[in-house]
Amino acid sequence: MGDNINSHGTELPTWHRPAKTTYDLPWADIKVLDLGKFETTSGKAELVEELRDAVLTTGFFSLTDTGFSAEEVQRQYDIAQGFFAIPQEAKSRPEYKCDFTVGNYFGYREIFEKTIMGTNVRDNVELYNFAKFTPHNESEIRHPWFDQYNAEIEAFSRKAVDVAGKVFELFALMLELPPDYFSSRHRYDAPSDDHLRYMSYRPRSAEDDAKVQDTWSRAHTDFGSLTLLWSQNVAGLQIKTSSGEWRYVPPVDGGIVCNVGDTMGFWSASYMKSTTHRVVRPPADQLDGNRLGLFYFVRPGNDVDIKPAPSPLLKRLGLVAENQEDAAPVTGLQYVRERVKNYHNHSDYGNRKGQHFQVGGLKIVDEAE
Ligand SMILES: O=C(O)CCC(=O)C(=O)O
Ligand SMILES: [Fe+2]
Repeated sequence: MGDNINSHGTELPTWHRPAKTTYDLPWADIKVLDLGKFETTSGKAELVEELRDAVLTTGFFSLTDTGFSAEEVQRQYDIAQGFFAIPQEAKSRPEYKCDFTVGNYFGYREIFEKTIMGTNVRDNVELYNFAKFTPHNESEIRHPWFDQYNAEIEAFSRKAVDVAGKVFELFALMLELPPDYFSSRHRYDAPSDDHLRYMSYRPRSAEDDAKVQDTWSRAHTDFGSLTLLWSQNVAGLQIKTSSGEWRYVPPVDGGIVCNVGDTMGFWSASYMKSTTHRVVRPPADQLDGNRLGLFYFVRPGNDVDIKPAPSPLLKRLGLVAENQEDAAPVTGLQYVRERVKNYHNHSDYGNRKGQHFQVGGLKIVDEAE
């Protein structure tokens, strides 16, 4: 059997990366950091300051020299494209679908299942989230179509957590904490709701998009600690800047776009920004195919307490009390499951502008008024 023929007896076609847009869009100023500098002491110190600038402003940054080859990334896109191309009924059997009733986001999220903003326009996203390939996830959803690719998907996922681990070390140094303060709370082999994700948006008619203000993914902050998004050429992802303007996230060839999520915001007493972002209808020259995305969502360890870290810096800034006590801190799993349930367990994806979400003492607004 050749490389391109899979055990399903079908070919795994090569995914072709769409060209960049020729439109002059209002791009956001997202800093590009060379992660190769992590290997030297002086380079690491520089990265900490570059990262500080990023987390205090946009909460987004791009990484280059991450150790991922173009071939490894291409392979993930090929597998993703192959999966989304199988018949709908093979993807959407109930045993393969995310169970939003309990906030479990592992498995397949079906396209066209929900309506948008109370209209008759349907959600144009489908995605598949892989639970970590660890013994504690043995009972989690695994679609059998992926069986022959699991080893390489696992290797890719582990490598993503290695990259995230470097970023977590830089975050800890930034906050003057022990270097492993955050990485120890996000270990690949410890239970958490981390997931590698394949995500596909299917273009809608201009008429339908107009009914939902061109929204492909409503404004939100990310639920976990850190999101890794392999740079994508199809414009559409926008961040809400501190002045309230929407700006497009620019592609970075061979890079990974990262952003801080809610739980990192809580640990840093909001020193780090969990920035509101959304996806809108792409420009006219990028609407002829699906917008395929590759992500790794780092969630906090299931049993980890989510509360401000005892950072000397945050104490000096008055963001954390000297002897803070939290009677009943929320755990990583509690926060993430409640958040997924609150966000997804509905038949319509409504606008969340100004809506608060709270678990214990942890409170967020997806999009401030
Ligand atoms: O598709 C994208 O570019 C971003 C999606 C996103 O923000 C998310 O799924 O959390
Ligand atoms: Fe997001």
